[in-house]
Amino acid sequence: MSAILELRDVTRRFGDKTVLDKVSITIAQGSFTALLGASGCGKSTSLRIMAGLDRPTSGEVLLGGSDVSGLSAYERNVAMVFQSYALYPHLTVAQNIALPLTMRHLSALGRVPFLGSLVPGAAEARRTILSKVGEAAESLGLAELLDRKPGQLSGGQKQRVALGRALVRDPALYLLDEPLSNLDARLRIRMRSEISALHRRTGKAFVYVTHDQTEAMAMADQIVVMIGGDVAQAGAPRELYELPANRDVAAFIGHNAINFLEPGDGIDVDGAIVGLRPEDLAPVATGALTGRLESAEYLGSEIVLSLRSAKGTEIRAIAPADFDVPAPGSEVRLGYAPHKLHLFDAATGVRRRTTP
Ligand SMILES: Nc1ncnc2c1ncn2[C@@H]1O[C@H](COP(=O)(O)OP(=O)(O)OP(=O)(O)O)[C@@H](O)[C@H]1O
Repeated sequence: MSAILELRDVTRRFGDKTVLDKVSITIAQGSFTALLGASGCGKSTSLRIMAGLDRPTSGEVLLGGSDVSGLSAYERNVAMVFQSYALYPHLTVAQNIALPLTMRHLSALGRVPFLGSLVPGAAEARRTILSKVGEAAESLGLAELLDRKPGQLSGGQKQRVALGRALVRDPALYLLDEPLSNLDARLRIRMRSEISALHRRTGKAFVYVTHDQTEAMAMADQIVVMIGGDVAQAGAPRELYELPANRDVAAFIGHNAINFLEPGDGIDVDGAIVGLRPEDLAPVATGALTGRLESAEYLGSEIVLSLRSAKGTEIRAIAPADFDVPAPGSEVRLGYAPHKLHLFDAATGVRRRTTP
């Protein structure tokens, strides 16, 4: 599939601080890419450079195959949605959604309420705008709220208005910067599926910045993991989970934090650091790995066990909900399938090709 957007060797420095170091990212037409990483790793800077709100110190930005490094945000056919919604409090929902269209279609004179009706073509442009705003509002469930001001809306409704404003522009690319982080957990999950549905409906490429790996796993077909201004790995969610390129990516991806076992912890393979996910480790009477139980968290569907190896490393394992939890301090045997081991070089943290 061809690329709608490419960052090629993009470096961004602020003074002597290098925030992005030769970052290359390819966004395929119609894809959903999550830029995932801890705070300060350069996700927002990458997105702002894609949008044209910031410029690279060096490197290229290609949109639809042409170099847009010299084009402003306004000249690029992309729409950006911010965490803060960026709505105008004195405008209604309808006016907020219509804003990019009124800016584009009507001349300064045409935007003046009374004189506007005297400007040729303004009435027709207004009708087009109204119909596009109506369609966007309908598809986002905002039709009943068009006359309200942002102050009279919930967080989820405000974020929908911000999405509506992106939608009416019919951009080639949607850029979303942590759009759900101001919402409570339940609403976030609902909005997550609404954004996925919007992505399917528009068929356009979405780039979505988040520090929440669950969000990235749930929505994206490509995840770009960024660490310290570098792309640590880019790939499908399953690829990142099953074949993390290094220790840092392994630690970042997955609902339960992965265990890292050192030589002497009970699984020794050529001096490598062994990564083993808690969900791949369970109590088994004949298990090869042992640990002393420190605590157990009953979660209804499963029990998360925290244990400690003889060497002192913390090991987390998942037991079935009906597991008979022994007293703290007891020795528990843990079993795993050998193909679930991830081997990382002890010095560099890079994944080793072969597993035992
Ligand atoms: N205008 C600026 N001047 C100086 N430093 C900046 C500027 N903008 C960003 N930075 C620095 O660049 C680094 C990356 O910032 P960026 O906002 O891209 O990170 P992020 O991964 O999006 O983080 P977060 O999740 O916290 O938003 C940070 O250390 C930040 O302090």
